[in-house]
Amino acid sequence: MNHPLDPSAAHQHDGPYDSGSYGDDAPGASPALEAVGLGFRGRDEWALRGGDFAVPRGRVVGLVGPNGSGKTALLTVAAGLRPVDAGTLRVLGHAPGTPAVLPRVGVLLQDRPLERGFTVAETLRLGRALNPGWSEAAARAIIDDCDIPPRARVGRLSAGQRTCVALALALGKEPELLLLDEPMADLDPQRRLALTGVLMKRAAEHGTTIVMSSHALSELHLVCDHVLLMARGRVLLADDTEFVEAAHSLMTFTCPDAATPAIPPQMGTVIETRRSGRVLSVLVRFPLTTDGAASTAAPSLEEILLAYLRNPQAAPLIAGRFTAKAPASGSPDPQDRPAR
Ligand SMILES: Nc1ncnc2c1ncn2[C@@H]1O[C@H](COP(=O)(O)OP(=O)(O)OP(=O)(O)O)[C@@H](O)[C@H]1O
Repeated sequence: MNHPLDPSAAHQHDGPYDSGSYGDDAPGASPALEAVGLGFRGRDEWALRGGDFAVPRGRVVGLVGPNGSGKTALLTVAAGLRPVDAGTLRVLGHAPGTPAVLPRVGVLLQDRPLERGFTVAETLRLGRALNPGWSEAAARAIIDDCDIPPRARVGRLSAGQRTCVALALALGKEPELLLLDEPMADLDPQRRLALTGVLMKRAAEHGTTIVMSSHALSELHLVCDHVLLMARGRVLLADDTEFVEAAHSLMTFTCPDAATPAIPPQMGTVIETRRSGRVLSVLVRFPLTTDGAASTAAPSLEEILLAYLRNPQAAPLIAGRFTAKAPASGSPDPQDRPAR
């Protein structure tokens, strides 16, 4: 049965989703990132296995997952700094790290690798020397916004100021794709807000695709319009935030006694049930009925993300793909949708 929100009928993304179909580099011809069977090994087990998703160009993507779920691994593979352990990742239609794509990708790594003996001005001069498409204005705007004296030595800056310098280097490249590993982590609230503004302006004015990992779930809806959530080795969400929000409903049921009522399978795809006293809250994807519910509300993006993080066995919601692959212990989700 088709749900009104079922994207196979109603929600189409721009561009095809077929890993073999992108022959050229015209804008929009290929996704910003496209993963097929992507895998990274962690220390003891696979951090990600069989990852299939595509990030359309021009999105600001929140990359979300618990510690060790492979966010940094994904960003460093996309930057061409490490190989995949399984599958493929295409970046702007090309293999990561190749000359066709390297100059078009800006990266902010978690440890912000910078030459500590250089001044800020020398660091930017190096950026200009190494990048043919360098924009001094784009780099300077960040340095000025963050009030960093150009003559200051990088090694004497605070962690947040070093983040600003590393970001200036990444933006000075005028990249089509910006990969940011926890860009907000070291920044004070004012600079977080300023950076949010810079990133949104960048995306709106230049169509830059931005992929940023973050644990600050309550702030993601302010800057991101697409979400990629990974947990326990699987990609659980990969879609536009607007669609993810519209696809979920938070219902409450009153429990008359100590027993928790069974949720009828025809309700939709149940992601999470939580009981507090006599109230049972149920987060449902593609709800088909609200029969018996005491209330129905639209959950926030943060509530949805938290529900998936707490329930990593949930059936995935991945744009353009039917991926109701449940882990061995779970069962495939019959309510999930077919490919769009
Ligand atoms: N240098 C390394 N060599 C081998 N495995 C590593 C290395 N660094 C990280 N790992 C492992 O790779 C897996 C993914 O780590 P990754 O750093 O990508 O996670 P993350 O989602 O970015 O975590 P966090 O939220 O803590 O930054 C983890 O199991 C981690 O232990």
